[in-house]
Amino acid sequence: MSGEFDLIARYFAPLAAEAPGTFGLRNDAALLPSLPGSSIVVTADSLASGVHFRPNDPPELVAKKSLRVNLSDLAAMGAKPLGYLLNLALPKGGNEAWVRGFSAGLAEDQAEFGVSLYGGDTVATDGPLLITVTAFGATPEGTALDRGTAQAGDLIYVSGSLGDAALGLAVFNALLPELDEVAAEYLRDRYLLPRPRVALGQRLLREGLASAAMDVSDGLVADLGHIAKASGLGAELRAANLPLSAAAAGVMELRPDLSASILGGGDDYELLFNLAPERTEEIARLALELDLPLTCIGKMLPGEGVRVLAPDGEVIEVDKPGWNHLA
Ligand SMILES: Nc1ncnc2c1ncn2[C@@H]1O[C@H](COP(=O)(O)OP(=O)(O)OP(=O)(O)O)[C@@H](O)[C@H]1O
Ligand SMILES: Cc1ncc(C[n+]2csc(CCOP(=O)(O)O)c2C)c(N)n1
Ligand SMILES: [Mg+2]
Ligand SMILES: [Mg+2]
Ligand SMILES: [Mg+2]
Repeated sequence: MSGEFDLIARYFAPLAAEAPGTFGLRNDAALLPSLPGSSIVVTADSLASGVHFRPNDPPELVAKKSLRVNLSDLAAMGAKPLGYLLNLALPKGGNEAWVRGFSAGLAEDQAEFGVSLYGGDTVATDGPLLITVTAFGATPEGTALDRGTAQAGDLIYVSGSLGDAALGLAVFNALLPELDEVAAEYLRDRYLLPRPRVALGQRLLREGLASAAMDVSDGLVADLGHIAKASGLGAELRAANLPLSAAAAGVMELRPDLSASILGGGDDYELLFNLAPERTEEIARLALELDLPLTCIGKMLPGEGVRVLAPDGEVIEVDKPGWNHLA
């Protein structure tokens, strides 16, 4: 295993090479670009081995997930990604091949999303591997999507499909042995590699389409609860309208007992947003343009809390609305 500074020079400095202001990671800190007319948006998320990813997941994919969950938060604010900081707490003793794979994954996603590494920190501990990414992006000055500005009567929309990642983890945990291999592979991939909806978030902000927005990381019902609470409203979800991939729909046929994975499984990294009813045609056009399903799943109402309704109008009790680290 290389020492701390060789590790930085070998694997991380190349990821900072193209960003002006990083000085090739030789200085104590980096200069952020100054963008007249823009606000800088900043967000951080930590991923712990065994909590957010499986200890033997490929390091390239752990790297991409670490970056992408942060890009999803930038998307939720309507920001264009610019760069990120990387803090690593590596297990003592080290595994250089893991770091090599991790940095290779970051290099691929830097090209994919147009971001650069700006710096970070590396420590070694007796604890499990912990990765913290702090990402920053830009919005038109003073603007951002907000969880707290939904209006009563607004529709609730979600991008993509729900529950795939949670079902992918169930596949890894051998809870779905009866599933065909094509569906199992699709779901595992959705667990390993989130698709942050970066273009959608920016369009929602710039076109003033969403009255409120966030990304779904903990679970649909819990996260919609955050929009409802922040906006001083209640929310009603139509379970039959929730967008499912073909693979997830297949699982629901086989195992309806796993419907909690759709409602509160989390790890979706889709955008959840509100829309004034008169703007549905614009959203339909945007979905076509972005080649991304945007589905109406319910509406915001006066009151509080989230209710999930079955097709017959019955209220579905939700035992686990989402992930909560401290519950
Ligand atoms: N330890 C902390 N110190 C300061 N602010 C925090 C801390 N933990 C969370 N926050 C802030 O609280 C808000 C909610 O955090 P939360 O982590 O739930 O959001 P998220 O990143 O969108 O969700 P997730 O972690 O599931 O991806 C964010 O504005 C975040 O910056
Ligand atoms: C091995 C393993 N077990 C469980 C899960 C599920 N999970 C963990 S944290 C989280 C919420 C988002 O995290 P945070 O709120 O910290 O950003 C979810 C849905 C997983 N991804 N991997
Ligand atoms: Mg967070
Ligand atoms: Mg997050
Ligand atoms: Mg978020």
